[in-house]
Amino acid sequence: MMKPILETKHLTKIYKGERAVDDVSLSINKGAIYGFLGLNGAGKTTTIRMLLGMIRPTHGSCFIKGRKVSQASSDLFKKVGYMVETPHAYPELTVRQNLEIFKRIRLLSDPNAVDRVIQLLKLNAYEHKKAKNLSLGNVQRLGIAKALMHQPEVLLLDEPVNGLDPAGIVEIRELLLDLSGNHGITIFISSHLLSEIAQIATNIGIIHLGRLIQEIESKQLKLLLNQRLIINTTNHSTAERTLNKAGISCGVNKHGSLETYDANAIKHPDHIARLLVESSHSLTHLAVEKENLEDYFLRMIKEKGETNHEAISGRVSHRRN
Ligand SMILES: Nc1ncnc2c1ncn2[C@@H]1O[C@H](COP(=O)(O)OP(=O)(O)OP(=O)(O)O)[C@@H](O)[C@H]1O
Repeated sequence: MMKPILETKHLTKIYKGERAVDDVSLSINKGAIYGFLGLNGAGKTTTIRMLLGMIRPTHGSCFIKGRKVSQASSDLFKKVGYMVETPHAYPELTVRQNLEIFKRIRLLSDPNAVDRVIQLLKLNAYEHKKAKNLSLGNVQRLGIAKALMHQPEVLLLDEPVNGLDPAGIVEIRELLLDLSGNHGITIFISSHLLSEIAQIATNIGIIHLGRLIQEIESKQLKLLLNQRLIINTTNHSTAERTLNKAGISCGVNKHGSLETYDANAIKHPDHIARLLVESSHSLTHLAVEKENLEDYFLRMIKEKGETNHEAISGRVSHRRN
């Protein structure tokens, strides 16, 4: 069996009695793009910082290529590149000058290092542009260039698409696919945007209130999306009552439409149409839809988060949001 390139076992971090990360065991194989997803405050950054040996776990351990991470194991990080906060760049210097300075700070002797990352990150068109004039997407690109300068096998990125516009997100997505597919770099990427990450990730881990509540392969994700029947009428509250009386539970969703997950209703939308029309409702829209990924993400957090919360109540204190 393939040995994981990154692994955590029962990883836990407690801050003043609060479990920021709670018994997280995850495993990432070489070549994966692992999407680590959670809402703000879920425990993503804390997990990444422990993986990088920046903070010490309260319990449990992290492993890189099978070797345990500790503050003393700095040679382990020769194979790891990371970007865990908004990347710093000297605003008055060009992209190339920023990279040259970083190379000197990191004491890298490879004379081709700067040219190589400019090529790899497709920064050629911007290499003589001052950092202060770069788009946010290209600032991230410059940050990733620095993270890859020493040719690591693994790249850890904390919320790299945060604050990017849709075009910037697409650019970073394509870049990561290229790094993974054409350069064999294993990528661990945290985000709160499931649908953005699901498009490139091979594996997904969902963390909530410090607990890993789900770990799946992205290709399985589509199979887990629920179907629902979307119903629009000119009067949702009376339509809801009519459906409830017929034993069909439904509710108004965040888009203002009535929706139901009732299996019979989804199988026979014509029955629903008849029921509503016979009770004098004007039906304006009726469609069976697949749940979208964001809704799935929030449903998982609600369902499994609540179960976990009950299971560990007494051990988790309330968090500040
Ligand atoms: N140094 C610290 N001292 C006390 N509590 C902390 C510390 N660092 C993080 N926390 C708490 O741990 C929890 C997890 O935080 P963390 O930053 O890991 O979450 P996150 O998923 O990365 O969220 P975000 O996307 O908002 O950064 C939060 O409740 C946070 O307030």
